[in-house]
Amino acid sequence: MTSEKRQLRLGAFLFTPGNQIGGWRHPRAVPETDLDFSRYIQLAQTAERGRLDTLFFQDTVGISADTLADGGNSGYGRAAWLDPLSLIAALAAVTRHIGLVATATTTYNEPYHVARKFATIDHISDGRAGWNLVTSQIEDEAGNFGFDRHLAHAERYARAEEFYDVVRGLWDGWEEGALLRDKAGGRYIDATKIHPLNHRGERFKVRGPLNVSRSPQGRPVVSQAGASPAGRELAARGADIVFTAAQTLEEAQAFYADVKRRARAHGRDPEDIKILPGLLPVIGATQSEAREKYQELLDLLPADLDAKPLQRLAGELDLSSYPLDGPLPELPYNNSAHGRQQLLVDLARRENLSIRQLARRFALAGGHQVVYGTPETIADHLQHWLEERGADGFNLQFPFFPAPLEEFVDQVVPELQRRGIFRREYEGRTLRENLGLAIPQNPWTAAR
Ligand SMILES: Cc1cc2nc3c(=O)[nH]c(=O)nc-3n(C[C@H](O)[C@H](O)[C@H](O)COP(=O)(O)O)c2cc1C
Repeated sequence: MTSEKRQLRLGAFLFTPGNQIGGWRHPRAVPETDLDFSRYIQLAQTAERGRLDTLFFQDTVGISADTLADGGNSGYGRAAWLDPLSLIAALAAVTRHIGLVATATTTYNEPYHVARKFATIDHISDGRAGWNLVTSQIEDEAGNFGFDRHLAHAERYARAEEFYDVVRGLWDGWEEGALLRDKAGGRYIDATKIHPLNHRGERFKVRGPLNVSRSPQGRPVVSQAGASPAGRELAARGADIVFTAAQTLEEAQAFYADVKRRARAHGRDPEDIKILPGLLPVIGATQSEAREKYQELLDLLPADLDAKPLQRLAGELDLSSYPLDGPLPELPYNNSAHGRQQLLVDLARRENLSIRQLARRFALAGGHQVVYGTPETIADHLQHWLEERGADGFNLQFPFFPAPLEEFVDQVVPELQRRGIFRREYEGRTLRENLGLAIPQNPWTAAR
């Protein structure tokens, strides 16, 4: 029975060993969740037991300079983690229902490789693969691919738009029923249902077809996390899931309405694009216990935490030359992540935060909102944002692993299920079915 109430979509953002600077040092933290595959199996099966929609794996194709500079002691960024595509392929074998979303950049990849890898994982997982499309957000990645500088923001998005078109065209190149395996008739394929792409664009020339047939869910799910107008346009045109960061309901509602409007302008049903802000829940049996656990996390932040966590977002401006307890100066346009930059500038202005205070807020959850409370009050918050159209769900962040994820699954999920706003059982076989998304029509079949 489908509930008439709007249903929450919940992703587990597995930024191991923890999404908070210093979170890996918590007494209950298991830092080995960064590279120990048996720990990933445990996390994946916990999230699936909680009926979450997706496991989401962030990625940057390099280590940030500030992590190497400070030895990772204050965890300015990650130093070692597993390649997310290899990881979701392996986790497909130890899970049955949960979606498996991995990040792959359009700036430092080729479309054919990305199309093939995600189509392959979609077959391996029986239709549960998702591609988090990013253009890459840190300068340090450029040096690993022969560039001296990160591509300019506008160029990155122009490349991403064409990259996405090629990947989608390759996925659509196989119609349903193209693979016959007809022993009696001796026909392995129906070649009339396999279409070369013959893409010749400004940045890519790709003949195709892909050497992987159409996937169980038509196409892998595509997620995008653009905050800038270019990012929102790309998301509105082709993403099924949009991740974002929002500190207030008003901010979230404005982003939600804008992206849904843009999707409609591209002829899409706005319900076919799910918007999930990030949220870091801190759960206590009582409000005061939750507050104590929140303070424990704050106490893990290095006392000498300076402006470094913000430096990447400050672009060319050297924040260390400004008084730490003074106001955030005007920031110059930032090539690598000006959408995220704007969210933090708005937060600093709205709450009159000093550089030090803003750095500590960012250090806690990377600019995402942190909500501490009992399972009931956290469920109230999620339900309020869902009903007020601030979100279709949330991309859940965790300061360390595995305890906070287990607490959410064991304490908040049952409360959401009791309220009838979250599933008790997975609805379908594929990620698209479980997200309530239509299986995409194949344009070649539609044109017959
Ligand atoms: C929840 C979330 C997850 C993200 N994950 C990644 C990631 O894994 N890799 C990456 O390069 N950028 C990631 N980003 C950054 C976005 O791709 C994007 O660059 C950023 O939101 C700024 O938007 P803009 O590029 O449109 O200015 C993420 C952003 C958000 C909000």
